[in-house]
Amino acid sequence: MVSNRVALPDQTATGGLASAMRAALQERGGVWFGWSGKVARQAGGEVHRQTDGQVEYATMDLSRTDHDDFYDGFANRTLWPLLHYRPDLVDYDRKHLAGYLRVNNLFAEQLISLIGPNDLVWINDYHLIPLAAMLRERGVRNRIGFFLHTPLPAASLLIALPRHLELLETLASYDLVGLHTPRDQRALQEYFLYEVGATMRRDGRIRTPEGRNFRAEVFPIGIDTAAVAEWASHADEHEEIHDLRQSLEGRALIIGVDRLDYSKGLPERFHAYARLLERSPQLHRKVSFLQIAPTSRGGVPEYRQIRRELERMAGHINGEYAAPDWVPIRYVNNSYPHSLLSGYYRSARVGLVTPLRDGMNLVAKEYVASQDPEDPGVLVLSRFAGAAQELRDALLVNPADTEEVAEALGIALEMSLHERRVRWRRMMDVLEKQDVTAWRNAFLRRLAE
Ligand SMILES: O=P(O)(O)OC[C@H]1O[C@H](O[C@H]2O[C@H](CO)[C@@H](O)[C@H](O)[C@H]2O)[C@H](O)[C@@H](O)[C@@H]1O
Ligand SMILES: O=c1ccn([C@@H]2O[C@H](COP(=O)(O)OP(=O)(O)O)[C@@H](O)[C@H]2O)c(=O)[nH]1
Repeated sequence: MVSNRVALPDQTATGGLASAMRAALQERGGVWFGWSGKVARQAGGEVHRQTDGQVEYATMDLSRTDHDDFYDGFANRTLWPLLHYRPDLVDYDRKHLAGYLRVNNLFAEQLISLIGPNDLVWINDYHLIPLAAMLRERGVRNRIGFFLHTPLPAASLLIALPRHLELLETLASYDLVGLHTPRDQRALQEYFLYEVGATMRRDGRIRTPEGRNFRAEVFPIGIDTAAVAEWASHADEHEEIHDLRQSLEGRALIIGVDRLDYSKGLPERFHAYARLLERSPQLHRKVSFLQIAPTSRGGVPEYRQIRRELERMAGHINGEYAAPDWVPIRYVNNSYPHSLLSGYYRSARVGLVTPLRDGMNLVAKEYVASQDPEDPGVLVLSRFAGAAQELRDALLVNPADTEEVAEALGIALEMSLHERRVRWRRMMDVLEKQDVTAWRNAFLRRLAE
């Protein structure tokens, strides 16, 4: 398994990819290779190894220049905004593209010694698109799969990527490309048909003009549903959960949990909550909104900017509505382990998950899996999260439509116990069936075929 982000055994896995990989690898075992999360003083590339249960971790530091050009640069200032439908934020610095290719080459060099003759190689996410092509150049003949954890926009937007053809056609070096939703799959097929000049074969594979064949299929990622439900059922044992519940004094809690990222729609969410307070004075002092938003990608200016904006907004809304004994928004930048988060989710009457675009969004799934079956809360979910394709019994909203989100919050807070139970059961059925183990098995089975 290869990904830029690796959650080492003693780390909180903030970010869906790391949470899911950890769950997917724990049971089956394997080698997990990627960035250590550290920036080395000297040139990067030194590999550190450690073992935990059946998982062997092999991680590599990056030099300052590599980190800045590859991670902060091309991955998170060029690819990330484009993949999240923000061409206005795309950075065109050629130095960043060179750094991206340089670090992918470094990954290829280090990875090669870890690959055994019969291994399946599973590479993850937009940081590492050209990695299979670089491994193939070095003679690797193993099955190699790729999973894209973000959305994939239509070809008409993808062509805004600098040197898009050169980069995206390397996807054909994989045997299997996995995506979260049928919409992403269609976008990939369309790009290959119209930009690369590929054809669709009868067996569903895409054939490039050079004669390479590969599959692009849908595998919606899941969570470890049983583990999340189990942690949540022990919520009472944590002092922190007890403290939160006591501090609510009977008020209904609305919860949001997101990396501090402009794709998560946080300013829009704060506006919608303010609109709810404006149009429903009867809710004043009866409701509290907890937004957990750990800082993310702090080296990228757009992320620092969103942090400033939210601090201002939280201050403004609290200034307008707070009373001596009531704070409408609790805004927290810390991150919390899953065992605790599931207790926070269970304490909340409403889970508010409103990204402007999101590959999947595991928080939406974790919120549902954490609920008390006897008295479950309601999920308000953006139509633009991959999770909306499966969680049809959430209250689905357009996150940019302030009025619609405020209205959904009002409906969620008043929903009858009967309706909450019916909706929750249907969503839980999906999460139990399509959990992270099913996702991993389906992808690996297909890759091995
Ligand atoms: O590694 P970071 O830069 O700290 O960012 C965290 C991760 O963010 C993105 O996660 C995506 O993967 C999730 C699991 O499939 C999905 O639910 C979510 O919608 C995506 O945003 C990113 O794609 C990962 O590479 C990052 O590790
Ligand atoms: O304080 C926190 C905040 C988030 N997360 C985890 O980070 C992941 C976020 O994944 P998601 O797919 O929702 O979005 P991403 O951050 O990957 O874009 C989820 O598993 C969360 O439980 C966490 O462990 N601690």
